[in-house]
This record gives sequence, structure tokens and C-alpha cells, in this order.
Amino acid sequence: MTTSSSPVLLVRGGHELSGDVRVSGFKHAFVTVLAGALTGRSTVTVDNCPDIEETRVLLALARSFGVRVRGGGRTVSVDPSGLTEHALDPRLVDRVHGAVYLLPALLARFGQVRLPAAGGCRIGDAASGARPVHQYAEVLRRFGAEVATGQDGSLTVRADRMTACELDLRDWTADRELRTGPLYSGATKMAILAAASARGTTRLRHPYPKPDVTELVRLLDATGRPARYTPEGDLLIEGRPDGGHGRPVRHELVSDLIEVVTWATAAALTGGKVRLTGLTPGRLAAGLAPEIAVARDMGLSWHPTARSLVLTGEPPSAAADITVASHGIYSDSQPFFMLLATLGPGVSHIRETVWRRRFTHVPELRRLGADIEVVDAEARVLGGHPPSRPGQSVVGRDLRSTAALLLAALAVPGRARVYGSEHLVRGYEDLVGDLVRLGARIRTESHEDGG
Ligand SMILES: CC(=O)N[C@H]1[C@@H](OP(=O)(O)OP(=O)(O)OC[C@H]2O[C@@H](n3ccc(=O)[nH]c3=O)[C@H](O)[C@@H]2O)O[C@H](CO)[C@@H](O)[C@@H]1O
Ligand SMILES: C=C(OP(=O)(O)O)C(=O)O
Repeated sequence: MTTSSSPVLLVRGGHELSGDVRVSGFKHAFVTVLAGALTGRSTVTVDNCPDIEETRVLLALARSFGVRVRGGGRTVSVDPSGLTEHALDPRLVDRVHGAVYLLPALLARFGQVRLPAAGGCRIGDAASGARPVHQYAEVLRRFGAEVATGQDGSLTVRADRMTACELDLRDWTADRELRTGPLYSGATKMAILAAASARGTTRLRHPYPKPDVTELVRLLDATGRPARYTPEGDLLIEGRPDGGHGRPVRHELVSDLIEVVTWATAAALTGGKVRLTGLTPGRLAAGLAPEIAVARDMGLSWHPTARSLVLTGEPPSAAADITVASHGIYSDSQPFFMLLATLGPGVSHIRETVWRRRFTHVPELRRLGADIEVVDAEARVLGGHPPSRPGQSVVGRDLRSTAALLLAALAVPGRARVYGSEHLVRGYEDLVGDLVRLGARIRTESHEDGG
């Protein structure tokens, strides 16, 4: 069924979830904030860190460069003054996608760097699932770097100095007709990180608008690399090749938006009452605005206005019409909305314009009884067919599809087996443990136990 040796999750569904869960800090924002900290001179203490594999691997890479890392768990301090090594260990880089964003800090300091192929979810349009790297290469060239891309997704970059530039993130759109719009996240993040150490002021037009970017902008500004949005929405970053003011800075990360979507889906599917705690309400609500709007259209109320949020397990009362896009709902939220749509009435439509092949959960959800068809990156979900067929085995092939399939199994009145649990550790502190604490019946079984 799967070649992985990670445990199989044996789920006995049909039980209500109820209780409190503390939501961790946002995985994607941790990546950019750490990468931004390493382009500077300040010791940065990050509060509300997610204690997940992504964090552990990135901090191990930082240590391998000579960065002093203190603390662990939810509060971590990084002091980049000892950064003296630039070799990126391919065995670590291969485990997370976020390693790509460490490149600008190393380039600014050493003038050259080789980035082995990065890991993370294999959700790219290529048959292999590999994600593109050309946008990073193009962006770095705009700052004066020479870049060679390898067939395997590696990048070799040289730049004696980086010079500020003006760039329109629409330039990185391979297909101008894509409904996703021009706001590519990877190109935006790479450009901001390069701008932080470049000489002069960079102007970025049409920057990707999500909290992984706005958190990085806040961090740069706080560490002495002035960064601000103009009234037209352009981003201006004053580069500081010397790394900024060097004074210590604290940064509390915004709550993990996708974790909130995960728990809201879990509550609706199991009919329980889940209270999310430890939230950063203002920034969370701003980042989740597209998801909150879709939830409202489906008759669900998810609005985080305080540090906690109670989610009652109401099923959706209306079908959804969703376009996953850089300025709309996250692609990472898509599998959860699909699952919610199986519970609601009517026919829902979900168009995926970011990762057009990110539908590996569809055949698995169908196996559990859902009625979903995908044609040309658009899923049509017939409501009133929630996961309900016991005795099935399903395989998660990336982080969010595995989480969504685990939740789907919890809705099945009976037994189900979920494979792919190795993906969960990269994005959730302890999803299985938290679900069990709230009343879910999940046992883990190693392949040796179960054959
Ligand atoms: C814009 C967007 O919503 N980005 C998502 C993307 O970020 P991530 O940063 O991983 O990916 P990018 O934003 O760079 O690319 C997103 C999409 O744009 C395409 N592309 C990219 C560059 C380019 O020059 N031409 C081009 O066509 C890619 O093939 C892909 O289909 O995946 C992350 C993990 O799921 C999500 O958290 C981000 O929300
Ligand atoms: C695709 C995801 O992450 P990454 O970019 O780390 O692979 C995700 O968080 O859903």
C-alpha cells in the first residue's frame, strides 16, 4: 500500500470531539521569519514557534552554519553573528521545502552558495510532483546574481554584491491567463530576502499578500531594514548590507492559519465542540479572511476575534463555490474545504489555480464514500455524501491531504486505516495526540505489527 515505514493510523470513527486545543505558530511564517533573521545582525527571539519537524530541520541547518540557537519548543532565539559556514547539508534540505529561503542570507554573506534540491510536499504540476525553482533563479538574477539551475532542482548562485531593483511580481507568471493572479509567494519571499541585504531600496510591485510575507516584512522593519507598503500596495525595502541595527528583537508569530482550518473541519465533521486557544486574533483574522468568507458562505462561523475561538460542530448549510488562488484561499486549505463540502447540501465547485494537480485526496475520499469528480483542476463535490464507508484503507500523499484523510476517517462510523502519517510531523505538533485527547479513537500500528 505504501513504501513508508511510518505507522499506520487505525481509526475508529463516529465519535464526537470536544475540548481545548492550543494552536501553534504558523509554519510558513516561521520559515520566512527565520530566513529573515539570518539576513540580519540582531538576535531574534521568536515566540509562538511551531514545534514541528519543519522548525527542527531549519534550526539544525542554522546551527550547521554556526548560528547560535537557544531555547526550543515554543520560544527560540537565533543569534546570526556566528554564521561562518555556507554548506547546506542535502540530507536536511531534502526534508523541508522552507530550506530554499535560507539561500539569500548565505549569498549575502559568502557571495556564493549551492542549494541542493529542497523537499516538502510534492504537489508541483510535473508528473514527479517536483515544484518549480525557476522563479527563485529569475528573482536572484534581478539583484545581480549569476544563477545555474540543476535538473534535480538544485541552484548554484554567485553574487559579489546584490543591488536593489524594482520588480513586478507579475513577471514570474508563466501563464498570464492563470486565474491565480500574479502574486507568487516563492518569488515574493525570495525577492524580499534578497532586498534585505542588497544595496539601495527595492520596490516590489504586486507582492504576495499572505501572512508568511507580512510577518517577514514586520521582522525586517524591526531589525533595522526599513520595510513598508505604499498606499498602492507596493513594498519598499531599504537594504542594509551590514545587516541592520543589531539590537535584539522579539517576534511573536501569528497563529497557524491552516491548523485553524484543520480544527474547524474536525469540529464540523464530528459534530463536536472544540475551543481553540493561544490565538493571535487580529493577524489571524486578516490572514484567514478568504477562508472566513468562504466558511460564512457555507453557513459556518469561524471568526477569531479573541485569543480563543469556539467551534461548534455544525455542518455547512450551503454549497461552496471556491477558487483557490494566491489572493484567495490557500491551496493548503483546499482539501479541508473539499471535505466540508461533502457534508453540506447541493453541489460545490472548487477550482485549484495554484497547484493544479493537488487532488491526490480525491480518490481516497471517494473510497470512503464521497462523491467527487475532478475535471481540469476543478472538483465538483456532491453534498450529502460525507465519508461513511467503513473498512477502507486510504493513503495521504502530502501534509494536508493526509490530515484531511485522517479527519475523514474520524467521520466514518466504523474502522478505517490511514497511511502517510509521516507527512503530518512536518506541519502539526501532535495532530493525532490532540485528536485523541479530544475523544478520537486512533491507534498507531507499525508495519511490523500489522504486516
Ligand atoms: C501563490 C500561492 O498561492 N502560493 C502557494 C504555494 O507557495 P510556493 O511558494 O510553494 O509556490 P509558488 O507561489 O512559487 O508557486 C505557486 C504556483 O505558481 C506557479 N508558478 C510559480 C512561479 C512562476 O514563475 N510561474 C508559475 O507558474 C507554480 O508552478 C505553482 O503552480 O504553495 C504553498 C504550499 O502549498 C502555499 O502555502 C502558497 O500559498
Ligand atoms: C505544502 C505545504 O508545505 P510546504 O511548502 O512546506 O511543502 C503545506 O504546508 O501544505
